[in-house]
Amino acid sequence: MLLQAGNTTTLMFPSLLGLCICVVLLVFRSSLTSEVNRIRKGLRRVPGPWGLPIVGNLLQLSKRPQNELGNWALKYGELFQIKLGLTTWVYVNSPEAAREIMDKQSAHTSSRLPSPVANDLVGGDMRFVLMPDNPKWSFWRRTTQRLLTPSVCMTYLENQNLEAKQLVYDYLTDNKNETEFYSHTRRFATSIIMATTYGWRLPTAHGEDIKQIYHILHALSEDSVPGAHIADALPFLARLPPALQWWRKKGLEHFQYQVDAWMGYWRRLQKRVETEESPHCFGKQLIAESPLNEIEQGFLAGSLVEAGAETTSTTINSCLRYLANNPEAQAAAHAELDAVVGRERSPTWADQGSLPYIEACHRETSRLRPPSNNGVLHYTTKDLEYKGFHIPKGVVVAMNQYHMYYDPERYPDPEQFRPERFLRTAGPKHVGGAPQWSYNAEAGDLPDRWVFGAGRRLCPGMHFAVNSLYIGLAKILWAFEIKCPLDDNGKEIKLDVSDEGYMDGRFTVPKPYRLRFIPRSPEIEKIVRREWAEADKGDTMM
Ligand code: HEM
Repeated sequence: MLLQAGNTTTLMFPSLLGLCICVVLLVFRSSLTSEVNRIRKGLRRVPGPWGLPIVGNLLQLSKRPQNELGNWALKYGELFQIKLGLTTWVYVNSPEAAREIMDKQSAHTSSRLPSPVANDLVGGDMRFVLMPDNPKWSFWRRTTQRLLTPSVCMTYLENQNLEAKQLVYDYLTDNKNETEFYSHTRRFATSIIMATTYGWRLPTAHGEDIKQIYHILHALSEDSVPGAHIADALPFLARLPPALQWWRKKGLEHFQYQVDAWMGYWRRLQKRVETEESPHCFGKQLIAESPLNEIEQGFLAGSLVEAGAETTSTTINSCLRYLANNPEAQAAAHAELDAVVGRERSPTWADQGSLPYIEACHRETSRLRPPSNNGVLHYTTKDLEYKGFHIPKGVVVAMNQYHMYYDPERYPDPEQFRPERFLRTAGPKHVGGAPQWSYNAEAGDLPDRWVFGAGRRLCPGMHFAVNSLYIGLAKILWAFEIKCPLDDNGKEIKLDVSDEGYMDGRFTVPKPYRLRFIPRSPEIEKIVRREWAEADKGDTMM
């Protein structure tokens, strides 16, 4: 035994030593060749806190880093920079800087940080949201935009309405332990995007498809936290021989999991198209029109599910929590609904332009809880300049959404949930009943639109998402009073809206919590049951 242990040590020592030497040489070479170190003449370096060698400021960031990022913004102003591993991150902290850098110079700020693990390995270089700015991404982007224009989105309205009817019915009849509503919201958002992408619904909250999709989403959230994979923070490590890449085996397993999920759905769709069973959907159009190969088509479709499911459900699940804590906001929403819709039918698309308070509720939620804790992350492909500061090629430019959204000058009492603050700004324009959000950056009227990103990377699903948020929230608020849970003495317990109420990871996902849904009247309860019974009979997409 001893001899064996001794032999192993003797064998391991030179390879460990060799590995360390390789790493040091690669770090040295990377820092020598880095363009980030060269500042253009006459310009200043973006200020920022000092960090440690190699890891930079990584250890100064907590798992939900919005607080540290906010403090640095207060200290350094419109821009600050930090190092995460060998990569420089320039944080953009004001609406003006965001417009100038991320919108106007978007031709050079629309790439993504090279991520040899999260994108190349785990995503097989087919994770849309993480793809760098290259011809492949441009092609995927154009294809997606074409299939998600406001007018194409109108062809999905009927399905979104159907899912919203099931959503309120499920809240009414199946809110087990006062927590089950959370899974019903996830089902609602995921079923909408599945039906839009593949043409079939997800009728139950705990089906295999939902489990599989949320497994992938959870892994994406963890994979894309800075520092989650050492080779994403120190990309030169990806040049080690594959046998020495200790993260590789696990990464390939994650990739295979996605192949099984996305290609499983894709083949199911192909069969349905062949047998002419498939209704109109994104995937069917993709098969008909796109020159992409099979696996790319499968991953592009899967990317929509990845991008569209949790973002939508998390906005609703956060909004419900704020609404329960703020009965006065609910009262305002109920007054609007009673005046516009009445109590004899639930809200429809025809009411959308007349219910600005409902829209304000989801916009205020997105302000308080934007979907990413690290901000919106782009990557520069050219040296840039902003107010005398040099922003080099090859750095992350990150929009510090939390800091911008909690600016007390722009949003007085920023911690408070006050949807009415969005009533003063122009809402969406309505095109044939559905809203078309015209984000006119110049008008400066919608700083909160940054919840959907910026420049060439702006979320292509935003029109679609706004429709889901509207129809879901309008029906929920029309049907129920949303109440906090009760303690043992029958007293309401306020819900935790602090960071502690949210999960770790890159994305802003509330931890499951308790809520009560009280129908606003016996007649409304009957209508909820009747509308779902009628819709269920008419459904053709199961
Ligand atoms: C409330 C719901 C949603 C929010 C808050 C949201 C937000 C975002 C954000 C912040 C980005 C990154 C933008 C950037 O880098 O500048 C993004 C990208 C993306 N979103 Fe959404 N999104 C939502 C719903 C959806 C839906 C429903 C879909 C699909 C129908 C979708 C599809 C995509 C895609 C494909 C990308 C990647 C675009 C690219 O990298 O070029 N999103 N979204």
